[in-house]
Amino acid sequence: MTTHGAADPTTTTSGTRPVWSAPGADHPLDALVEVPGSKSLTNRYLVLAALADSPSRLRGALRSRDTLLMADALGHLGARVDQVDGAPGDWLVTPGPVHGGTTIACGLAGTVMRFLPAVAALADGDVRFDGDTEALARPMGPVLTALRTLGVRVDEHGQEGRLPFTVHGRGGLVGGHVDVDASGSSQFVSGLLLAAARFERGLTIRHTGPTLPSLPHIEMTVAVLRAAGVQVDDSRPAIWQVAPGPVAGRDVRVEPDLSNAAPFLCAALVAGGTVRVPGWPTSTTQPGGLLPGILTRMGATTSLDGDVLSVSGTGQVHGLDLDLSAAGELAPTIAALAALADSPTRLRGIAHLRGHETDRLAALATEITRLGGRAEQSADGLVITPQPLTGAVWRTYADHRMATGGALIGLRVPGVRVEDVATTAKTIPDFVGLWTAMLASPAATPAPTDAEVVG
Ligand SMILES: O=C(O)C1=C[C@@H](OP(=O)(O)O)[C@@H](O)[C@H](O)C1
Ligand SMILES: C=C(OP(=O)(O)O)C(=O)O
Repeated sequence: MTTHGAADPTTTTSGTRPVWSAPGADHPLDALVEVPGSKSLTNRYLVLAALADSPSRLRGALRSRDTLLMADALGHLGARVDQVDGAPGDWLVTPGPVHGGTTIACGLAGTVMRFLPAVAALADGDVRFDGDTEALARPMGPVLTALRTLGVRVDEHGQEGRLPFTVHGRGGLVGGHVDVDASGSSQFVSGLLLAAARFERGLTIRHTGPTLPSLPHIEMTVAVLRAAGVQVDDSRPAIWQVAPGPVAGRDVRVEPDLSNAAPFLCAALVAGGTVRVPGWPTSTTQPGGLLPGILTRMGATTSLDGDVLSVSGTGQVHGLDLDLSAAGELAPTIAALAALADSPTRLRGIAHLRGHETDRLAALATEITRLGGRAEQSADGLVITPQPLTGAVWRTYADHRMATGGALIGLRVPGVRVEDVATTAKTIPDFVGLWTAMLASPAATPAPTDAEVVG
């Protein structure tokens, strides 16, 4: 492993913000990377466990800022979330009546701010929602409008359709029908679906907007609901009908976060060599399931051996024309990879990324341009024309995926300094440790068997 442009790869400061000198890769990789649990699955399982009629155990759950915020919020709303002794990746969730009289700290977590207002509508009192400064820019209007349509009083305390706001729970909800424009985020639909079985008449949601991003994430919501015994009819396009009924407590294992596997897998294309990720599911609703196909188009060779996904590259990356509407959360990583390609890339179908952790289209265009690259925003995406890049500070705008994207470019471009790399804690604790280990280590060798140890 080499560190371009700095004496060592430690964090220094640029102005008042800490920066991390992204390590370069000077040899092909041969690494096994164990990626922590899925944010999206962990937070769905947590919500359903809190609404269930019996306790649940979540195995291999992600413990990151977003999931700790969710666990904490559900605790404030009346559930108990305990760590299991001797099993650090496991959580035991004991449901309880939903209480009001509390404030939910959403941080910058879309899943917390979009999934919990409908739960709060079941509470026996007021629930205030607040978040990070950056969170106050994220769209919330369709969630609040839907709740009002269903008879819930919501008071807004800031800009219209944004955090902070208060949901005045009255101990239950009749439910019925609601129209939602989810072109800004699939989470508007998922949030209503997750609580809907607890409404007296269940809920039918009809999406009314021009586009529907992140459909796999809605399919994930439907799948986890069904697995918890909830009846969901999704046979009509853009309409979901949830029957009222109990939510079953479950014992589940959380899949690894395939979107967080992306920067590691992409590293194999940039540096050459092979990166392997164990625990890769044979079928999944995670949008990261699209990665093998996308990376193959960009020059990788991929294979799934048992549950280990291997991605190999040569150092040569190809550009592509890609509709990422189903997997917008992969866009920052794919855009960073595309900046290192041998031909242009067009990413489409991701206008809604302007409402993510930051305006990701603006952030990516600005930061790739800062390094000397060419990246232009289109109406619904980005056009990236690779140019020779030079090192500079890569700003991250409180966005975990901007930080991992900067690390990826730094593998090849000397002198990339990633601002506030700690922002990766939103969904991937110890990103720097995993990244450094990937660059330093040969592929993990299996532990010797007893027979081999006896000398
Ligand atoms: O439901 C979820 O867990 C998510 C849905 C998607 O949101 P959008 O539809 O707003 O892109 C995705 O980008 C986000 O990272 C997680
Ligand atoms: C968009 C993302 O997060 P959130 O769940 O906060 O919307 C993301 O993780 O890329």
